[in-house]
Amino acid sequence: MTNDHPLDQLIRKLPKAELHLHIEGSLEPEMMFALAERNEIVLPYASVEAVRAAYNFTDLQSFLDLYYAGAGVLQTEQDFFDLTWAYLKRAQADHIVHTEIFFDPQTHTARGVEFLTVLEGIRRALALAEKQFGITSKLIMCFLRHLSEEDGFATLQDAMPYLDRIDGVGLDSGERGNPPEKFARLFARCAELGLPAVAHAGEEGPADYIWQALDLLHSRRIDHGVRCTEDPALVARLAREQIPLTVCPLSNLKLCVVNDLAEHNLRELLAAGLCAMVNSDDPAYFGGYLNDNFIACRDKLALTAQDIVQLARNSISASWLPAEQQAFWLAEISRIARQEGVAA
Ligand SMILES: Nc1ncnc2[nH]cnc12
Ligand SMILES: [Zn+2]
Repeated sequence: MTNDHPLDQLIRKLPKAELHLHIEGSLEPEMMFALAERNEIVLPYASVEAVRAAYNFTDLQSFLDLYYAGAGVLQTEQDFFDLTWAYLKRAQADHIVHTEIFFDPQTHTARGVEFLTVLEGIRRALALAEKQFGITSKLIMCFLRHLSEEDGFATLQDAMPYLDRIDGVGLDSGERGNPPEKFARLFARCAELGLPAVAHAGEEGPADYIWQALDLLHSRRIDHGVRCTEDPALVARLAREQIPLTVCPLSNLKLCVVNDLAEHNLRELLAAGLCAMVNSDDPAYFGGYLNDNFIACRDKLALTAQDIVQLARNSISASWLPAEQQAFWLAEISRIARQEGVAA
């Protein structure tokens, strides 16, 4: 991948929002080893290189097995702070001005880590990034869909004292065989509590799961959603209602959702008028942060300057930033596009 393509400067200069990032998926092998040592945990790998060599995924589940195992090194509030801070420094380097972060409390509470330990470590880093880098953020609590509805309700109970620190709820983990309808009552309760919802759907699962996420969970965005193109009526609805799709190209490649990035349907989604944008999902596991995803798509999908500007715009307008802040960043994007000679 070249780094000096003329469009890469545009990619780096544009202010962007990241809306699909699992904080546990930003755990780099180096930090995994450092935290294992700090917490006196023995990893089943001899070296950082051995960990990276194991990142050869065949599907979503083969990744999740390693991702949940890796998260076992996260024990203390400081660990969650360090993890989040490392991501935020990378975000700043990629000119991410706003990020909406997922966290998976069940991965940690099941190991005896307190809900508040996780929440406070993450939130402390988010607050510092706003102060130090001006990066704004939202925090989205995800329910693990391979677990039961009952387990989800217990997690919501854990979260009840801290709902002022949680901006929304999500649904992630193994999609196949775990349809959104399994969590309709849980998401209805979250809606009563004023928590907006998003959900992973149409990553490995069928287009029908996207319909369910919209109609049964009232999901405001669809995380991934790339399988929507199997259903033209669904694509028409997503376009008409401008429901954002948080697309993660390198994730789709690494998890074999596509065999080749050149076959990815990102441009098709944009051409259909969908509010799609680019995200990194689990950057430590999938070989790239946000700008790496943009550059890989520019390279393999021949994205144009207009496509790149549109993706940046979509990231802002699909965010949960207030209207005035969205307007500010959209104006900045237009200014930079003009400066770089991109016709709007
Ligand atoms: N890509 C993904 N899909 C579903 N659950 C996840 N958890 C972390 N990354 C995920
Ligand atoms: Zn994801």
